[in-house]
Amino acid sequence: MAHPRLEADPTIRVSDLSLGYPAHAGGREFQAVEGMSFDVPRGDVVALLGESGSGKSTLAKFLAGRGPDAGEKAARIKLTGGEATVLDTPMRGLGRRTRARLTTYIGHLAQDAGATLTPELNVGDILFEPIVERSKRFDRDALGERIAEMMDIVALPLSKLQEYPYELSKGQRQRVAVMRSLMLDPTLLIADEPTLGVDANNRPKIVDLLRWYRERTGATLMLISHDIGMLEALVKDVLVMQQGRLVGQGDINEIFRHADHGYVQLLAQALRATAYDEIAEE
Ligand SMILES: Nc1ncnc2c1ncn2[C@@H]1O[C@H](COP(=O)(O)OP(=O)(O)OP(=O)(O)O)[C@@H](O)[C@H]1O
Repeated sequence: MAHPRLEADPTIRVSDLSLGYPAHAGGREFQAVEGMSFDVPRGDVVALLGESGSGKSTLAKFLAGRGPDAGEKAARIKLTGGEATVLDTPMRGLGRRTRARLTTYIGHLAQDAGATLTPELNVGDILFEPIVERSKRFDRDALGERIAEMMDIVALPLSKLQEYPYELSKGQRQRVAVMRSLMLDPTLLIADEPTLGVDANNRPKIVDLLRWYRERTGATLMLISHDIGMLEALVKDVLVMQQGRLVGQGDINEIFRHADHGYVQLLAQALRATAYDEIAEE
C-alpha cells in the first residue's frame, strides 16, 4: 500500500489531468477539468483562480482526496485522463485505505463550509471532532491551548466554544470552519473560498490564521480565493482556470502585470477594481 510522504516535493504534481462527473439521467459524462498540468512545490502558497464553473472546486476536491466522497453517485469525481500525485501518492486507482491515510494529512475546507457545521455540536466539540474521530488518546490541554490561540487570532471570544452553530453569525461560523480544517495539522491545506461570507473587517483575521498556521508548520496551501487582501498577503503563485483548462500560471505579480490571455487580463482588472472598492468601503 502506498504511504503518503509528507516531505514530498512537489507536494502536488498534475500531468495532463482530466476529471469528470459520471453520466446520469440519460445525459453524458461531464468533463469539468481537461488536460491540466502543473506542480505545487512543497511549502508554496498557490491560488486557484477562475470564473464560476471553471472547475476550481472539482480540482480542489479531487486533489484533497475527497473526489469519491459525495453521497450521490452522480457527484463523485472521476479521473478520466492523465495523472496526479499528492504527497507522492498516485491518485489514479486510489484504494480506500490509502485514501483514508492520505486525507489525514490533507485539510479540505469545502465551499461554504461554515454552513455545514454539525448543528448538534457546540463549537468546542466541532473543533475536537476531527481529532476524536482519529484517535481516542490525545493531549486535551495542549489542544485546548492551541484552540485558544486560534480563537484569539480570529477574534472569537472563548465563550463561543459553548455555543451552537445556529447561535453564531455566518462569518463566525466560517471562522470556526477554517479553524476546524487545521485541527489535524495538515501538511497540505486546500481551502475553497475561506473568506466567503465573512465581512470585510473579519476577512483579515482568516488571513492571519492561515499565515500563523503556515509559519508554524511550513504547510503547503492551495487557496481558491478572489479576496485581494488574501492574495496579496499570502499567495506566491497563481493558477488560472477557464472552462476546465489552465489558461495562466506563474508568479502572482508577473502574471497580472504581463497577462497575455484575455481572461487573465480581465481577472487582473477585476481584482484591482475589488481592491479599490474595499479601500473605498473603509
Ligand atoms: N455533481 C456534478 N455533476 C455534473 N456536473 C457538475 C457537478 N458538480 C459540478 N459540475 C459542473 O462542473 C463544472 C465545474 O464546477 P466547479 O464547481 O468545479 O466550478 P468552480 O470553478 O468551482 O465554480 P464556482 O466558483 O461557482 O464554485 C461546472 O460546469 C459544474 O456545473
